[in-house]
Amino acid sequence: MSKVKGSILKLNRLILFTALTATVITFINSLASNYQVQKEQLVSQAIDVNRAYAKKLSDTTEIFLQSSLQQLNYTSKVAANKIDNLAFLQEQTAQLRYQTKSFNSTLLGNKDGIILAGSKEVDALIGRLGLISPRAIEEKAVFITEPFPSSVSGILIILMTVPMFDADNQYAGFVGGSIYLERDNILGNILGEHHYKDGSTIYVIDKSKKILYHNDLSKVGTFADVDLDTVESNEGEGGLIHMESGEDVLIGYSKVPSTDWVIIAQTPVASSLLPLTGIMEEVVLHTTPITFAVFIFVWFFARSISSPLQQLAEKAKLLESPSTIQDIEKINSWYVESHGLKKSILSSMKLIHKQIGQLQRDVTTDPLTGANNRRALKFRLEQYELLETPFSVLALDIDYFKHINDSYGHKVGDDVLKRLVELMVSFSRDSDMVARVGGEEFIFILENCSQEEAYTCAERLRIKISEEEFNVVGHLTVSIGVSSWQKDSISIDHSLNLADEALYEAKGRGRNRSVIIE
Ligand SMILES: Nc1nc2c(ncn2[C@@H]2O[C@H](COP(=O)(O)OP(=O)(O)OP(=O)(O)O)[C@@H](O)[C@H]2O)c(=O)[nH]1
Repeated sequence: MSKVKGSILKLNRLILFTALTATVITFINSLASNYQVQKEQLVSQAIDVNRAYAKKLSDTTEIFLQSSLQQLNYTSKVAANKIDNLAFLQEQTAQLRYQTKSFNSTLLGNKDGIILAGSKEVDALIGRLGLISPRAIEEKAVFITEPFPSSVSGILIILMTVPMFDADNQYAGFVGGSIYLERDNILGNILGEHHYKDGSTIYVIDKSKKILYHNDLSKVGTFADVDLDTVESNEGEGGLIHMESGEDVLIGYSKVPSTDWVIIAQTPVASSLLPLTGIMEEVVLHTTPITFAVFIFVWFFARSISSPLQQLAEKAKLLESPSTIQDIEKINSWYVESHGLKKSILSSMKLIHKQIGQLQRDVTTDPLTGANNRRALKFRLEQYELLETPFSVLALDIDYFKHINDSYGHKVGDDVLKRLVELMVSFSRDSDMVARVGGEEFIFILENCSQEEAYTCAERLRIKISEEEFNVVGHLTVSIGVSSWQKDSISIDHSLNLADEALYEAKGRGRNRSVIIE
C-alpha cells in the first residue's frame, strides 16, 4: 500500500503509532502510579516505624520514672525517722546517687525546705533553702518539675521529689533526684542509643514544647518547632508535618503517662524517600522488557492486520492478469473485515472478467454462427507474422447458397451456415481457426501446415461437407481456394488474395472442388 498523498498514512504505521502511543502512555502511567504507591508506602512505613518506636521509648521512659520514684520512695521511708542523723541522711542520698544511674544528683530537705543532705553535686545547697523546696513542701506528694535552671550550676534540670512522712505520719520533708538535661543523663541512656544516620531524630518535649531531651544537646531547653495539632494523619499518633523551617517530616509520637512529656521520633520525608530511586530503577528494569515485548507483539499484529489489505490492494490493481483471481484467493484474510473485502473484490473481479470475456467474445465472434470474425482473423494473422509462424489458408464458399435461401427461406439458410461452422470446427485442430468473412464465405487457417497438406485437408473437408445431410436442404457442396504463407515468402494479404483467387478459380471450374494457384 503506497502512500497516495502526504496526509494519508499506511495502516500498519497508523496501528503502530496508536499502539506505540498507548504503550508509552501506559508505561509512563504505570511508572507514575508505581511511584505514587511506593511513595505512599514508604511514607506510611516511616510513620509506622516512628510511631512504634516512640511508643516503645515512652513505655521504657515510664518504667524508668516509676522505678526512679520507687528508689526515692525507699530512701524517703528509711530517712523519715532519722531526719536528725545527718550522717545517715548523707549516706542515703549518696547511695541513691551512686547505686543507680537514675539521677545526676540527689538531695534531701526537711519540712521547712532546708537541704539537709545530698550528693556532692549539691554540696553548695546544704543548710540552705532549696530553689524548688517551697513547691515540694506545698505538693506533699510525688512531684516532677518542669525544666528549670539549677541554682548551683545554672544548667537546665528536672527534679523528681517524693514526700517523707515520719512514724506519726507527719510530713518530715522530701527526697529528690535530679536529671541534668544538658549533660549525659539517664534519658540519654534510654533514648540516645538510637539515632539514625538517615537524619532521624528522637526528642522529648514537655507540655510547653520545651525540649527535655534531644540527641543534639544544644537544642535542650529550646522550644520545639513542632505543633502536634497540625499533624496530617488519620490514624494514631503520627503523620506528616510541615515544620516552620519549611522541611516536611514524618513523625510518630507517644505521651509518657505519668508526665506531660511527649516522645517524638522524626524522619525527614526526603530521607524516607531515598530508597524510591532504587525501587523505581528496579520497576523500570522489570517493566521495560515487557513493554518492549508488547511493542514487538503489536508490531507483528499491525503487520498481520495490514498485510491482507495491502495484498488485496496490490492484486486488485492487476485486473487484467489471468492469475489475479487465484492470487487473491490465496491471500490469508484471517479477520472478518479483510475476509469480507476479499470476497467483495473476488466477486467484482469475477464479474468484470466475465463481462470482459463476453465483450472479447462479442468483439471477435460472429453472432450468427459463433465462428471467429474478421477482427479475430486479423489479430491471429498479425500474431503469425510477428512470430513468423507458417500457415495455410482455405477460402471456402458454399455453392449456390442464394438458391438455398431462395428455396427454403433465410432462416434455413442461417441454419445451414451454423451447421457448416460446426462441421468445420469439428474438423479443425486446436491450433486451427475458422472465421466467417462474408455471408457464406469462410476462411480456414491451418497452423504449421504446408500447401500440399492444406490441399489434402481441403479435399477431405469438402468431401465431408458434401456427405453431410443438412436439415431441410439435404446435401450441398462447397468450393475451396488453397494458399499458404511462410516467413520471407509473400505477404500475408497476398496469400489471402491467392486463396480468394483459387476459390474464384474453383467456382469457375464448376464448383465442388479445391484449387491451388501455383
Ligand atoms: N441465410 C443467409 N443468407 C445470407 C447471409 N449472408 C449472405 N447471404 C446470402 O448468400 C447469398 C450469396 O449469393 P451469391 O453471392 O450470389 O452466391 P451463391 O448463390 O452462393 O453462388 P456462388 O457463390 O456463385 O456459388 C445471397 O443470397 C445472400 O443473401 C446470411 O447471413 N444468411
